[in-house]
Amino acid sequence: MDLGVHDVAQRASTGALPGRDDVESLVLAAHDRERDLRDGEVADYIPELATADPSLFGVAVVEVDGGTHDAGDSRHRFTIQSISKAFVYALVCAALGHEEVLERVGVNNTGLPFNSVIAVELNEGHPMNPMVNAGALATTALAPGGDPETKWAFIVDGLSAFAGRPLEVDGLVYASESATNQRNKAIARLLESYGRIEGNPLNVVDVYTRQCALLVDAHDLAVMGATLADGGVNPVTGERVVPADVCRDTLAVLAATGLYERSGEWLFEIGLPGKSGVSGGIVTVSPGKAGIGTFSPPLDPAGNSVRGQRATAFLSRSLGLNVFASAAHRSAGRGTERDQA
Ligand SMILES: NC(=O)CC[C@H](N)C(=O)O
Repeated sequence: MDLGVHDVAQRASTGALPGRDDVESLVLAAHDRERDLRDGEVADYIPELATADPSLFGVAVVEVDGGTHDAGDSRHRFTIQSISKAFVYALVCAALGHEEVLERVGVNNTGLPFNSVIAVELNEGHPMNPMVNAGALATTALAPGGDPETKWAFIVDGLSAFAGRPLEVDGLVYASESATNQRNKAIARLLESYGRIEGNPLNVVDVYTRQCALLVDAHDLAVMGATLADGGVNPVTGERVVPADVCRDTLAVLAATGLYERSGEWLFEIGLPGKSGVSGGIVTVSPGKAGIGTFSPPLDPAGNSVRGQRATAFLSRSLGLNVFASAAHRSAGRGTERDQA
């Protein structure tokens, strides 16, 4: 996909963000540039999502020192959907540890769509990574607790701590997806057949469907991303949500798999870990610097928000966030023309 940033100079990535006023005006510019774009399709395989207004568009940046910047509909609430996978993964890693989650869920890209059944078959029942539905179901199944309500409390409390406010379920979206999620039930049953999921698979699908229906806005996503950027401490509430090594592991998995089969293009153009969801949200993490949240319902064919990708690409370049840009800059001894933003 053309991310529309050929004309935007890549600012070299240094230790710090530009000054607050510069960040503020670049967040407003990111919104302005993409506001009138009409590409992409609103998801409709979950019937209730099809009612989303395609013109909604919000952008937010939260810095690790707590500075916040908002543009457009950054306070419009939508269901978090697959973005929940990133934060549930972090919580489960914190509870179970690096080795167990690596072995049971995996970290490699499938190269296939997020709800692929064949990916499970091709890998002898291994869910492959926590950002596709198979791996997310396996991860939710690993949440501490012997019954679904204990697992749910662990997830909703943990995601609320990431957001810095109590999150609630959108009952309509939950009901709509519960009535139409036969495919996720099939994936959970398939994992069960390979001995890859603990407990009743349909209970796991239900908890997963609830976690996907939690309501957030783009600003919340930026706070949640900033918590991962800040080594696990929510920069707004000051609460430690997960340990720093869990953030390291989560960001590595996001870099490899966060935008499904388009993760390579995303990393190539944007150079940051990110995670998308089918309702139109994207969270992006600039380690040590900031979280970025975007919301715009129209999606590309892989299920990633079109305007969200473009706005994030603009911010990555203009703010100097691409984690690979500093190495290129230093080894050249001096910046190339494009580096000197
Ligand atoms: N990519 C997504 O956001 C998918 C989430 C959705 N709840 C599903 O399981 O299909």
